[in-house]
Amino acid sequence: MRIAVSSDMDEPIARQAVEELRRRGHTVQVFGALRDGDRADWAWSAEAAARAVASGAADQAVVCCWTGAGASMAANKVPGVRAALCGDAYSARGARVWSDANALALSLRLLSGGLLAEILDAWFAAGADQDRDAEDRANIAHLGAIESAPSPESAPSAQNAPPSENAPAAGVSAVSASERA
Ligand SMILES: O=C(CO)[C@H](O)[C@H](O)COP(=O)(O)O
Repeated sequence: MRIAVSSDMDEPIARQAVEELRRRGHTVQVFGALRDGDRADWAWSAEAAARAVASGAADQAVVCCWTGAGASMAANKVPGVRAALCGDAYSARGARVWSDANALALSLRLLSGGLLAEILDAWFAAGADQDRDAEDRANIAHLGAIESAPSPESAPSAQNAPPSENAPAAGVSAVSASERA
């Protein structure tokens, strides 16, 4: 696979992630602090790796920052990217199988070499739709609907949504703000 890897810090564990991926036979493209001349900050570096996925230049991304939180947020702002912050192998497998994640966000602070290897093993061992049930598929499809819907009302699934507490019950007309006043 072609993997885009970003980090906001040039930490040994980020370099180790690149080496682990190469050792597993992946082609790695680096961004941020791992590449001369790139803006390293987490919002920019994770965005760059995520855009490589969105454009089709990479199959998946691994985005790193100290906590992993900012990098995952930035990656998730790029349409088509589903980034999951994973701190263990179970979460990594679940993110791939149940949520069809295409970007792995990692915390540089938390990772040891051993944990990194476990997470990558689980991430890449998980078949894309192995063990994915109809509910998972519906959830994954809804991610796309959320991304493409300009408003909640226009989301394809809005009609099937359970009524919210504030919504009028069926057959009861809504009371306008002026009527309440
Ligand atoms: O974990 C992070 C964001 O989620 C960053 O790595 C952390 O905040 C450090 O960033 P900076 O050096 O820009 O303050």
